[in-house]
Amino acid sequence: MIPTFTTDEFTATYISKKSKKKPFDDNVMETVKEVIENVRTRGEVALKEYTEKFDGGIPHSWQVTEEERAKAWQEVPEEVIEALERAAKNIRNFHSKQLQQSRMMEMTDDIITGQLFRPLERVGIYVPGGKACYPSTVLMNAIPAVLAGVSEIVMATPSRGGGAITPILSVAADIAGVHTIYKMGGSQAIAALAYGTEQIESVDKIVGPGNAYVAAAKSLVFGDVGIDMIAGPSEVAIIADETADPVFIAADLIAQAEHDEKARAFIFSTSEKVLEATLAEVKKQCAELPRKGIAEVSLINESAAVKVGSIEEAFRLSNALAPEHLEIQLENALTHLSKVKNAGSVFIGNYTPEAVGDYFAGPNHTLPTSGTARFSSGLSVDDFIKKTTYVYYSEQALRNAAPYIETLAKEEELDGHARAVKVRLIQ
Ligand SMILES: NC(=O)c1ccc[n+]([C@@H]2O[C@H](COP(=O)([O-])OP(=O)(O)OC[C@H]3O[C@@H](n4cnc5c(N)ncnc54)[C@H](O)[C@@H]3O)[C@@H](O)[C@H]2O)c1
Ligand SMILES: N[C@H](CO)Cc1c[nH]c[nH+]1
Ligand SMILES: [Zn+2]
Repeated sequence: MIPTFTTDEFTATYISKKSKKKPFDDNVMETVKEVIENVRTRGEVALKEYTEKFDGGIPHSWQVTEEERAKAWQEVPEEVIEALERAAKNIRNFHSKQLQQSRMMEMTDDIITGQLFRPLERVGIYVPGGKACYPSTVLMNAIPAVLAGVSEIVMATPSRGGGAITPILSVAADIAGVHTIYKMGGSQAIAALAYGTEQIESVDKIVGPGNAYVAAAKSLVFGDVGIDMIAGPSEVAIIADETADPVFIAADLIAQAEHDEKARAFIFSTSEKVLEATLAEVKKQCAELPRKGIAEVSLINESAAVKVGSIEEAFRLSNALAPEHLEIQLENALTHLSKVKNAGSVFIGNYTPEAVGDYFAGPNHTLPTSGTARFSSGLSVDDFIKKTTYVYYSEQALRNAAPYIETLAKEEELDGHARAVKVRLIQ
């Protein structure tokens, strides 16, 4: 089911610049441009029109009420609440270590420089709700924002036909610390969060994954608000040697493939035997899955099995690919961690499936996709913090610095800059 590729074929198909796909096509962009412009200029009326058109009904009120949020707790089984709370504890613990204090870089009698760390004021979290329901995404996106000290965290998720949202999303929002939940989805929700409507106050930054419409909308509102990233389809790459278990590898490839028809699952192995057994195992395990339709499309069209000559070659391919998730299923797996240059998150050893990170271990599951791990990182507390620098110079410090500043200002032909120093030092 998964096609086999030589390393050259893999490079040409998935790594070369020419092979890069946009996360959305031109038709999606056209639709989304119109949605954004209409919601921006016509507010509430346009938000309602598009919600009716794309989600099949308008909710009675955008905001999930306190009563609805309380009722959701009665509807979610206790073991689900316990799993959410345990996951939240690990996510909180991991992200709390990312917090930094405002700091001074230099402090003498004459000069002080430093950085103020300040939380964003209003953040919007998008939680997908089209094909599936992701309470784990609520935790992953909201918990770092809460830890950063964001004053107002709102969440948007579509409700089918204008009805109630899935109760587990509401419970996850309570556990994570989300203040307000709006029943709205797709590009119209992103526009409403970015520009506000009569009933929805705009936010400073929008984070969270979504389908192509959501990704396109985030790319268009960027600049007017901050965004975390433009997420493409999910990916996993697995590096395996002869000590890896094909049953585990197959399960992990399928786990990623079941997200989306466009999800990508790659296996790079030094062992022909492991590769063959993995491919056979994928076929077998896929047949048992409820979401096998989605997984099969992704495994056939978007995935690859590659025989590599050495572990070094596997890491060269993986670093060039910069996968969202990388699994290292090698003997003494931990010792290979230093070979990783580009990857969103790494899962080490045969007993660390990506699913551990998706739900539970603590690191964030909102990660850079489509090779963007070459230059960006997964969601963290930093995404919700602004860093403002500050400077204090005494008169004497300015006197000492003046010749250098004036020289540089002259080179840039900015006499006003030079004068701003000079006028202070006339006497
Ligand atoms: N990277 C991650 O951390 C992560 C986590 C969870 C989900 N995901 C991804 O998020 C995506 C979720 O997608 P989804 O569709 O299930 O939910 P979604 O909420 O992102 O999208 C559903 C919305 O899309 C809009 N829409 C649908 N068809 C449209 C059309 N023809 N024109 C305009 N708007 C339209 C509707 O308003 C609908 O509410 C998946 O690709 C999934 O893999 C990623
Ligand atoms: N694997 C997804 C990110 O690529 C995250 C997720 C949510 N639920 C399950 N998995
Ligand atoms: Zn997943």
